Formats: sequence, C-alpha cells, structure tokens
Amino acid sequence: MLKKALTIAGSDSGGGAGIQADLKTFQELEVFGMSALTAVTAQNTLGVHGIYPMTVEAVVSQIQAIGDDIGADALKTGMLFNAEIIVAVSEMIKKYQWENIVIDPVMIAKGGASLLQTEATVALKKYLLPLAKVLTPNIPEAEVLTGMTIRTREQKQNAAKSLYELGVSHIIIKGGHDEVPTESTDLFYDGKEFYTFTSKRITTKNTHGTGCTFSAAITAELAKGANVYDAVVTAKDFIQAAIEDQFEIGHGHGPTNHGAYRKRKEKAYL
Ligand SMILES: Nc1ncnc2c1ncn2[C@@H]1O[C@H](COP(=O)(O)OP(=O)(O)O)[C@@H](O)[C@H]1O
Ligand SMILES: Cc1ncc(COP(=O)(O)O)c(N)n1
Repeated sequence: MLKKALTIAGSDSGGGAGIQADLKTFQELEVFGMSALTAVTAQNTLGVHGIYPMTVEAVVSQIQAIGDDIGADALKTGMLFNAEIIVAVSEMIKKYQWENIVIDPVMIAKGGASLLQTEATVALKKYLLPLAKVLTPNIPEAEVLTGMTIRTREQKQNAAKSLYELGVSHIIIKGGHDEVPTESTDLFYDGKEFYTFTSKRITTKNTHGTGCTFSAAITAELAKGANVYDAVVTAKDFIQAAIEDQFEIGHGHGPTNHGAYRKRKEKAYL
C-alpha cells in the first residue's frame, strides 16, 4: 500500500528548499506527500526577500485536516518560525499519536536570513525534541541547541550525547558546514553507538536545500518501514546524487537535483 509522509515547514518560492524540496523528495522516493505550511517565504537562489508567517490557527487547521482523514506514516518538520507554532505542532503530533517524527531544526537560511526566532529555541527543546525519532541539526544548529562549540570529532560526539539527553532517539549531526575540504561526514548516534556516514565533498555553490532534502529522504524511508539507520543510508545516497548531478538554476546558490537518485537507480537496472 502507498505510504504517506507529511512535511510541516515553510514554502520556498524558489523551489529548492522547504516544502517544495520535501514534496519533490517524497515523490522521488515513492511516498504520497502532504504539507502543512508554517510560513511563506519570498525566496530565490540569491536569498530570502520576505517572510510571511501563517497564523497558529492556519497551521493547526492544516494538520487537523490531514490527521482527521488521511493520516501520516511519517512526518518531518522544517522551518517553524516561532514558539507558538512549535507548541501547536507538538500538540498536534501528540493528538494524533504520530510516531515517525523527523525534526530538522531549521534556524538560518544559507544566505543568513533567520527562519526561527531566537527565543523559539527554548520551545523547540522543551516541546518538540522529546517527540523526535530523528533530529538532523547542521553544525551551527547543534551549537545553538547545546551551547557547545563543535569543531572536533569528540565535540560532535559530546553534542550528540547532550541532544540525546533531551529525549531525541536518534541524532545526526550533518557535516555540510565542516571545514574538511575533501569529504562531508555526518555523525549518527542512537544512544549506544556512534556511526559515521562519509561522502566525497562536492565543490559547488548549489547546495540550497540540502538539509531539507536530506531530512525529507529520511522521512520517506521511515514512512515505508525502514529502520532509522537504513533510512539515513538511503538519504545520504539521495543527497549525494542530488548535489553531484547539479544543474544551473538562478544566479546565486542554486537548488540540488531531486531527480538524480531515481535516474541513477533506473540506469543501474538497465
Ligand atoms: N558540498 C557537499 N558535498 C557533499 N555533501 C554535502 C555537501 N554539503 C552538504 N552535504 C551533505 O548534505 C546533507 C545536508 O547537510 P548540511 O548542508 O550540513 O545541512 P543544512 O542544509 O541543514 O545546512 C548532509 O548529508 C551533508 O553531509
Ligand atoms: C522555507 C525554507 N526552509 C528551509 C530553508 C533552509 O534551507 P537549507 O536546507 O539550504 O539550509 C530555507 N532556505 N527555506
């Protein structure tokens, strides 16, 4: 039976990140994608030009429309913008007893615009993180959530342990912002063991939406019944293909190629 995945996130008019990246990724990984918008952004490859948050009522109403009828086998959150939306989303997750929850703690867009109000971090830690099966911070986000400086492998491990203490079952600290020039290594922690997922670092300016795409791929795989480790393996392959098979869109930091992973798979079967 077709599995269903929900994204609760912001809209990126430029189509590379946010809701648009999530729905494209869900489609490519063959799950039925649904969305609840938290904010509309006027955005392109050059940056964020405007942010128009939804009311809490509008966010709740969208989630209820899905929960009361369609259901979700997995869901992810992206840009949540403020504490009121975070609290409401947490309440909705509890109301529908949804379990496969992936939290991408989106804070700052790559161009520098703030997609989460600073004071909302407290609500994120208190209400949403304890519900998370998977948390996917990049290095700056992990630093904000833990208050730690993260440069070395040991510091990454300590940060992951500290996030685990907040009630998250699995943590992946992504390596896109690492300073290693040859590889991009993501650190995975399940409360017992550490695992690393390493890929060749691609030299490109087209990395807009990598984090959204990566967490959406994990969500799609969880919806289909994969365990968290296997979901991360697929997501890492998906994002690597999407960054490698780049295309030129816009004049700034372009999007990734969401169709690349499926095309590669189809080729391999020929
Ligand atoms: N230049 C790159 N080459 C290869 N993989 C990358 C590159 N940049 C990011 N990634 C991968 O993309 C995923 C998203 O990471 P990151 O860019 O850190 O997230 P975010 O978009 O939240 O800042 C991770 O799996 C990371 O390893
Ligand atoms: C609506 C929205 N959500 C999320 C991001 C983060 O994008 P990135 O994955 O490049 O950090 C974004 N730029 N816009």
